[in-house]
Amino acid sequence: ILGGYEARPHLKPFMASLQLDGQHVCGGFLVAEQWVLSAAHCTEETGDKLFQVLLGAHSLTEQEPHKRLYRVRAQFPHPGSNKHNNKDDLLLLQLEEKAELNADVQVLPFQREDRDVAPDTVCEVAGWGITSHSGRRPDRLQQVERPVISRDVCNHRTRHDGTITNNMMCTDSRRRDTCKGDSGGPLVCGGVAEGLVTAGSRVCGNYKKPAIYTRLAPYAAWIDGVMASADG
Ligand SMILES: NCc1cccc(Nc2n[nH]c3ncnc(Nc4cccc(O)c4)c23)c1
Repeated sequence: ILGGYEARPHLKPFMASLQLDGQHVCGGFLVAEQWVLSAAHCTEETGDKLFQVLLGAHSLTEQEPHKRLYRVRAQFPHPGSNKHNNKDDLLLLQLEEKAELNADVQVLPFQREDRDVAPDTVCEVAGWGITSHSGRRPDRLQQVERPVISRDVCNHRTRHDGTITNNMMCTDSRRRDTCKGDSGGPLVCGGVAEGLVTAGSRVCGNYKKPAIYTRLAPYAAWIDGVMASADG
């Protein structure tokens, strides 16, 4: 997160850190007791290695009462996701067991009504992604508030030039923005997850490249279907 600030500890109990060999790679959030939702692009550099999922954390390193690292039973990237574009950039992770819910570990509901969030709505995005262009990695969860911008503005030829589909949404990226390591985290508007951070052009903090999110409402059936099929 560029231009943000440290979150109030454990006030975002849905936040997940997707880790490889103890290293934060991507964000995500608890969408059900045994399921975390993140971005398919997060598996690009991991091959077929499985993530571990850290829940209940504020600091990535310090001991905290409800912090716990969960093994992943299976990872389900959306079948339409691919490394050449931002389409269908979703990844469902089934935890080895149901997460133990408590004050610091809670499920976050996601938007199921397929209607655009109004432009200028101020939403929140949090993550352990880099906090400077030089790549500084925070130990503690950061957050920033960002206004939604319309798809038409985001699709202008000087911005994302028509690549933003109805399944995506954008927020202003002037200075305050998402960045490397924030992918997969939720964009929360009025207490509901409306989108998932996707890297898009990978540019951070430049108003000419607004932040892009995969909208969640269009994928409600896929999310429910995978969870139902794998839960058995
Ligand atoms: N703001 C959109 C957004 C959301 C999520 C991730 C991203 N960026 C990135 N995703 N993956 C990346 N691998 C390498 N570099 C990256 N961006 C980067 C790194 C240092 C300085 C800087 O100005 C930008 C990214 C960008």
